[in-house]
Amino acid sequence: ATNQDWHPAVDSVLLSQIRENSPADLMSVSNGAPVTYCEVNSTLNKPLIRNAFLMDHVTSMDRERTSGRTLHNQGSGAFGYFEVTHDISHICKAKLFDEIGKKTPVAIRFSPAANEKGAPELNRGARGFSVKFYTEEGNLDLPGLNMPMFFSKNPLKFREFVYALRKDPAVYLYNPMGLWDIIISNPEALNMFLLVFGDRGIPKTYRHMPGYNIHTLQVVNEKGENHFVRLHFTPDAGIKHLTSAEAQKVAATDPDFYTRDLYDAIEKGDYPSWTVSIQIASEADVQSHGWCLFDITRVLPINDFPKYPFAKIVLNRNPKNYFAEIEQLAFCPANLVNGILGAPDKVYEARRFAYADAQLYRLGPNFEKIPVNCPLHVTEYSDSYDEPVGSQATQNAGLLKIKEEEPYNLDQAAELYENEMTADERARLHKTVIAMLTPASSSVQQKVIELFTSVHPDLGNTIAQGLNAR
Ligand code: HEM
Repeated sequence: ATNQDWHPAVDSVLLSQIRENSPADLMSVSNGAPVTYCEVNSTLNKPLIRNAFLMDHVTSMDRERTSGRTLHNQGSGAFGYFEVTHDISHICKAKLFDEIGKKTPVAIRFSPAANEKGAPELNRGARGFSVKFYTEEGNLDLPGLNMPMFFSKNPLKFREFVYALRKDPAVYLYNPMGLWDIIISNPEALNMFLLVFGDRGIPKTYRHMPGYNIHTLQVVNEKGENHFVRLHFTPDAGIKHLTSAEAQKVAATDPDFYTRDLYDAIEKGDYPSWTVSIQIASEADVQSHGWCLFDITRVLPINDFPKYPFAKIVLNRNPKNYFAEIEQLAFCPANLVNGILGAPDKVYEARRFAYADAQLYRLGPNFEKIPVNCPLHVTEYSDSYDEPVGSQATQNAGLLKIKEEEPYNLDQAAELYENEMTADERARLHKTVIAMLTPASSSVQQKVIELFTSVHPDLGNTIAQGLNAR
């Protein structure tokens, strides 16, 4: 059986046609059975509980809320396709890559990581960039970020990080001190936060935002050879940003600016697109570079591992029903396909469990059957005793065993600050950090200055001078 005919990622027109051809002005209960006008109104003289229509009508409203995502709760999304432009089948045998020109339907969701629903979308911070590929071998999910690295490689640090970014439970207001505490106790977070405090912290629109899967995924080719890859999604419209002042101005009149921009661009036919590139490491590279290739607080140096563009993603369809198609979308790092084994690091391992666990609670036990999460190709029943191809891909079997080392990435933070940021960008970074650190106690300021100094003396000094001048 195939869901191709009715699946919303491919064709939601069919459903609306069926609805349009139904008799007009007819009321129905939720199974579609018609009710007469009389039935609807005959509630006054009998117990409500005996009016099936009214009960059905009311419960569908008062039970309509799902609990929402525990993080990345606010978001926007759209549908489109992934198209292979260059052959990488010698690296990975996944069928979605097996032919130049091959197209696979995708759903993408963008999400300010820490925002509650309704907050201005243009806040400074990291953003989610999640891609679901509806492949012929099942769904492949890559929930990533607009930053190429993560704040920590220890999954046990994640909960305190999330709590630090949330509102203070006593006053129910954001407390920026929580973030400084996280940075002071996890200096490796600075590599990512230099980007968050720099221009990357506020994208111009989602169409100008890059995406990264961050983890180094293990992939395997037809010969059984392993490679280790990082994926980059680079917007064809260019990576562009807003300054804090520009963002505040936009947010004052249009707090939902990113969602509106994405929707309007697609409605106009100005389809956003991204070039997908891959950085490839071999088993020999792992031997020579060590486990740091799997450290998600670090990037893979471009000089050693160049980016090869091999595909593009185009978004060309807006959701017709936000709740059904975007709110109920569920991405999970454990959703992999034959040839892609996932990443061997600890955070990936924690994420394999966490997302499905959250979705069981948020969307209920059948969340994979919700049309937008449902694979396009449902596996037929087979009486073969053979393992179905690909089932091993969703397990940890075959993954390289790595030994995670103490975090250290200040070398990359220094490189980012000194060589990758322009003088103007550095000046904007200083301004943002000084403004964010001003309300902190002097002991927090002192610790953060020491940390910035260990990244680069110029960074520490400029922040110290800026704070003294206030
Ligand atoms: C131990 C580490 C982590 C844990 C436990 C964790 C857990 C979660 C959970 C429970 C959700 C909500 C899922 C849902 O309700 O559908 C979520 C969402 C998300 N996470 Fe993580 N996460 C971790 C690390 C990461 C990392 C490293 C990245 C980026 C590579 C990331 C990117 C995202 C994104 C983009 C979403 C939103 C997905 C969407 O649009 O539906 N997370 N995370």
